[in-house]
Amino acid sequence: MTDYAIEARDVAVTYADGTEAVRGVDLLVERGEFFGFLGPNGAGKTTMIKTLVTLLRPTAGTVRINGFDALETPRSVRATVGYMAQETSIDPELTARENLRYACAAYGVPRSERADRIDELLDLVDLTDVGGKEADDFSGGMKKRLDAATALVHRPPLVFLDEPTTGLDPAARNRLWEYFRRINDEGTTVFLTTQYLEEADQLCDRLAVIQNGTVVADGTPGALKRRVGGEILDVQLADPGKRERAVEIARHGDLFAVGATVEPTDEGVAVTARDARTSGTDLLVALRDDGIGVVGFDVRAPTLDDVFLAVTGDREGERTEVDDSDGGVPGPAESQTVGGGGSNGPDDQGDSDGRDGGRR
Ligand SMILES: Nc1ncnc2c1ncn2[C@@H]1O[C@H](COP(=O)(O)OP(=O)(O)OP(=O)(O)O)[C@@H](O)[C@H]1O
Repeated sequence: MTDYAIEARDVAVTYADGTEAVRGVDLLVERGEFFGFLGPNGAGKTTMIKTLVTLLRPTAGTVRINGFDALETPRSVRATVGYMAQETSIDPELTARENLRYACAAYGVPRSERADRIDELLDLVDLTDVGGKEADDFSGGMKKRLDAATALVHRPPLVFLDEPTTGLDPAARNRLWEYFRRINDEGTTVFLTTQYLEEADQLCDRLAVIQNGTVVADGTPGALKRRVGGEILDVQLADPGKRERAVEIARHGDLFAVGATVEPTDEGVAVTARDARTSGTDLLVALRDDGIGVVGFDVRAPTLDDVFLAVTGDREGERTEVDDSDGGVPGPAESQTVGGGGSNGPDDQGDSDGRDGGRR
């Protein structure tokens, strides 16, 4: 038996209209891992998930899930995965308990086990007290928790969560993170797509970044952040109008180590460099000597935002390297999310090959 929960090799998915949504993706996810799949809107995340759960057939490549070949034994794959889609699958007119009962029936959970399973899942997502209430009365966060629970009724060893926290407030999001951690702690492999980089940072053992259908980076959050190549110095200018001059000084003043990158920000200038901390004061002095006022500065470790900008090349036009670089990357991002938020909820076109198991 393979050690991998997900073993996807050279997977390509081209839609009927010719859109090449996924192009040659390799993914190896070990059993028990919490794996994150990041990318901007339209990068191919949902297409990849749908391929992994056998809702779409790959145009090329091979997919094995929990040791089962997705093309040859799709039913076995479906029996061993849970899928929380972007669109809710719960029926608002049913109670939480009824929704879970429906899901148990759809997934073929033996009748004798259903009551216990439902109690267990309501407890897992803290909905026991409201199990008899209609889902329509639930908050967005409670609905998502119920959604997550319905994906788990058949105790799948692997669960796919497609942007499970999009649109939730931070408190509700935090709460869901707790449940996802709990699920993973109990041994379930989790494959999560998200637009929230902090979410990936908090939860994932390992992640991959996809852009235009291709994986452009993968590794642990720590390793990806180290790839950014140093720390980031943010300098806020008294007059942001002088930022072009400040950028020029930072770039050409011979202040930072080889590989440093400099970019303008809304408030001034940001430098990513191995010696951002030690050489930062040289920049402040150089700016003062040039008559440029500084109202604040800050040296910080890279975040996944920085990684994301680096590997997807966002803000490409604003990025300039000081010198030949071994992994120089752009500086800080203001944004907490990848892409513009919201979901595109692509249609299940392609080959919905007669999935058993009801609504998922
Ligand atoms: N049914 C479809 N037919 C044709 N093209 C599609 C279809 N579904 C998605 N696409 C296209 O495939 C590409 C990848 O879409 P996908 O939904 O997989 O991206 P995503 O990373 O999940 O985006 P988001 O974060 O917005 O959900 C996009 O260009 C999208 O427009």
